[in-house]
Amino acid sequence: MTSRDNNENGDLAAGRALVAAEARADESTVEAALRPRSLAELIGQSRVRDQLGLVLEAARSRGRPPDHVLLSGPPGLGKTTLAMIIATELNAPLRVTSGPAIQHAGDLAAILSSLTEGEVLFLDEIHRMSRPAEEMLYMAMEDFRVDVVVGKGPGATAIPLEIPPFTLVGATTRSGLLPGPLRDRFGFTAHLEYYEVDELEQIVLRSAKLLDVPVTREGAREIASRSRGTPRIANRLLRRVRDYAQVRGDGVVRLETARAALALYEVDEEGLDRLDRAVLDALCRRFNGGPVGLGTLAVAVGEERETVEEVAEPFLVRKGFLARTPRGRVATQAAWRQLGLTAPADAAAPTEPTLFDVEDPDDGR
Ligand SMILES: Nc1ncnc2c1ncn2[C@@H]1O[C@H](COP(=O)(O)OP(=O)(O)OP(=O)(O)O)[C@@H](O)[C@H]1O
Repeated sequence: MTSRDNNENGDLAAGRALVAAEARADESTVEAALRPRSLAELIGQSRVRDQLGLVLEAARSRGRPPDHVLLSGPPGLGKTTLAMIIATELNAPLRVTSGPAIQHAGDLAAILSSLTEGEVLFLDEIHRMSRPAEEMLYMAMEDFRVDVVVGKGPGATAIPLEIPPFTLVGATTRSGLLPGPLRDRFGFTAHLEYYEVDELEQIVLRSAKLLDVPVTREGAREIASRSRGTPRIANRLLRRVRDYAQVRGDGVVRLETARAALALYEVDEEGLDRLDRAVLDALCRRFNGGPVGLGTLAVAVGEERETVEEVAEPFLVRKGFLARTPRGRVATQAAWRQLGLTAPADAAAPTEPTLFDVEDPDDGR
């Protein structure tokens, strides 16, 4: 048997396992099963792949853990996937936690002190960690040591605790919110970019094969072009179009099936979904194009401000529909056109994307 046969048999077995898993599992299990498991399997992000590949290979040849890695970028572009790949490529165990789960320095001390040598610690949403935990993390990252404070008041003492060398992989959708000292302690920072349609098409074809869904190239491309540059969305849309194809079609994901299904799920040709359109609609119709503060905009669409800021906005900015200015969010001429409305004469021209670090005038934090 050739290695190719082996691969194909492996793919088939994985596909069957996945279909069975999907029958009983929720979407997150399926999503996890669709993750690429090695840098070679990863589609797109070629610059990050090359740079990270070098960092990992050098560390392997030295027999030492690599520098700490910071991954930033909008949700669903593959930060968790990359953290898992880093551990796999290093043949190291992976520990997963997140910023909101670490509210006290003691929570972090407990995790750090139980790490084994070379372990990869994935800290998702690192920007949401508490300040005392963050300060403890500085020392752990640099000196592989933390001071655990025992007792309170004048009698409190700091007990130094050695930590085995480990690699921190931090992930954030908001790298601008990380304090400088924390950012500086990462030896390698990768900013994940939105994916091109060609890359998403490959991702859809790969996922369809794993899910055992028959799909034509045109069908895959249609899904890819409406996926907001985001693999997680591409995989989700594929599953919805697959449902439609099964119930109302012949089971094959074709161009026409994809178009009909995505119309049903209210995903337009630009990939804008209901939330995106609600944001643009509020901005244009209720606030006459802005500027309007993020908090006010979030209330107007009935969503958390983080959801608007981290999920809808980056894509709208990238598409040139929304501009983030120091006075607030502004609809561009393209946004008015997208809604079929006439733009006022002073509507903003699309600007260079400024995804992060823009002050918000009604920011209550
Ligand atoms: N480069 C890629 N090639 C193929 N599939 C990918 C790629 N990147 C991500 N995916 C798929 O997209 C899904 C989401 O990826 P992942 O969970 O890693 O994103 P994330 O950036 O960590 O998102 P979040 O920040 O919201 O947790 C995964 O199921 C994975 O299958």
